[in-house]
Amino acid sequence: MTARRTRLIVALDTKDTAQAIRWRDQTALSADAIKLGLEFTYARGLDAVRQVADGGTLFLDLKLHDIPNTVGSAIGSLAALRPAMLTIHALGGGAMIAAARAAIDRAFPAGARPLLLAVTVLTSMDQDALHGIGIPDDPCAEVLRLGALAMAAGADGLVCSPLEIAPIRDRLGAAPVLVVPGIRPAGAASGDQKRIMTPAEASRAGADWIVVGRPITQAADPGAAAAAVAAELAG
Ligand SMILES: O=C(O)c1cc(=O)[nH]c(=O)n1[C@@H]1O[C@H](COP(=O)(O)O)[C@@H](O)[C@H]1O
Repeated sequence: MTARRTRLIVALDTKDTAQAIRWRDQTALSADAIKLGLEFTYARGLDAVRQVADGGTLFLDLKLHDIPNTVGSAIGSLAALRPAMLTIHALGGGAMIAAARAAIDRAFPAGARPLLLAVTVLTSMDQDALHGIGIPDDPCAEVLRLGALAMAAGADGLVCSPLEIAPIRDRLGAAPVLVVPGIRPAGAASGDQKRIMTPAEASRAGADWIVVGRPITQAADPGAAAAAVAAELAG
């Protein structure tokens, strides 16, 4: 259990600017932030990201993963967008994460720095998938290992599945901001997500933010679906 309120990020995964703006507006009363990621950014570019964000709270999820110099320079290129959160892959290693930290501290003014979030093990991966890439640990152990590494290298928080929230709190305490995708309201299709919980379960486990995409955007009424998730979090 946690006293912190769990906030809702709606993932606007589309290639279409008008659609992203429609979803943003339909969910505005319930969402605390919007997420724009690889699909939208590659399709429409950074000017369209700025247009959709429109000065609101933006999670810019580009999952950077490259050599430290390249990641640091890329982060410098994102400063004008004033995101509230940025993602890198923890698998890039300590030097890459430290370079991202330094780039944020250099490129963004104090008070306007985005949270540096390290993606641990993608929520679409189960134990078999980890074994397939040569990682012998189970997902939770790997998340804890990468999470400790990322926090020590200067990350502000972690992206993990809801199943790892409690183990992370046990191991790393309250400091990491936990941003949690792999969220499925009861009865929603899991799709490609493997490590999932409902919004209420993730909130009770101690998520700071949950990320919800298709259960909201593909619903017949995205505004009502977002309101239902927000009500679950509030309850
Ligand atoms: O970094 C992320 O946001 C992310 C990490 C992860 O491990 N799993 C994950 O699903 N995400 C993102 O969270 C969103 C989940 O979308 P839905 O599965 O449609 O709810 C997508 O935009 C993913 O890119």
